[in-house]
Amino acid sequence: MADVRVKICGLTRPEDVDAVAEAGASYAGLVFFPKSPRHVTVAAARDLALRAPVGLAKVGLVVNPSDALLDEIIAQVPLDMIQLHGTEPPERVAEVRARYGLPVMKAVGVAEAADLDKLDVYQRVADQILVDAKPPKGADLPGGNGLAFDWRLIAGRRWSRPWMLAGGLTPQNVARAVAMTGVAQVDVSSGVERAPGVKEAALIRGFVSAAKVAEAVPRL
Ligand SMILES: O=C(O)c1ccccc1NCC(=O)[C@H](O)[C@H](O)COP(=O)(O)O
Repeated sequence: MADVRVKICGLTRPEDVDAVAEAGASYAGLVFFPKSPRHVTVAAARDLALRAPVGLAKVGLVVNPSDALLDEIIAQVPLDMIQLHGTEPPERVAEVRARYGLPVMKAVGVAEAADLDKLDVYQRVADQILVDAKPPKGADLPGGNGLAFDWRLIAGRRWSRPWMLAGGLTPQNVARAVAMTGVAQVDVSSGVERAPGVKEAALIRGFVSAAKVAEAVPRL
């Protein structure tokens, strides 16, 4: 079985890109959301994306973006994927996908079984699905809150599109998350930071190696 693929989200500094590449992650996430401690300007994102080696996919994360914002990002930043992390309806996901010709990953927040219906809807229009923890009511950020949901809700569930698990993952719990859910891709942000928005290379290394070892754990 192939290694679990890892996305490290919310890179802000050149050394973060180097650490993510050296650790063997597959995706590097760049957050375009001004309220986030991980927000990067389009110019900074361009420099970070250009620094990424071949084989490290650059994912641009946006929240209910306008076409104008996406036009600017796509024109300046060499991205491999767009991550929609707001309340974009399925029609908007399809529109973004068609307009930019890039794969689109749609994030869906999960807190209870009823939230899983949305995954079935979005798998019809998105290239990938990000199964993330639903943010707490009143949270400033729609993601990147360091909170996990109950992984038993999705144990054994499969979707027709590639999917990724996120929410409160850390170097300590990622192997258990993989073993419980059978997921082949994981995404982390705050679990590899020493402060909000500041990634820690040792934690990135620890997370990626724990995720890759997890692949050997028998799936439940
Ligand atoms: O990370 C952010 O600041 C952020 C801001 C706005 C929307 C989404 C955001 N992050 C989404 C991600 O892709 C995170 O990696 C994912 O939610 C997991 O976060 P964490 O629980 O901190 O590992």
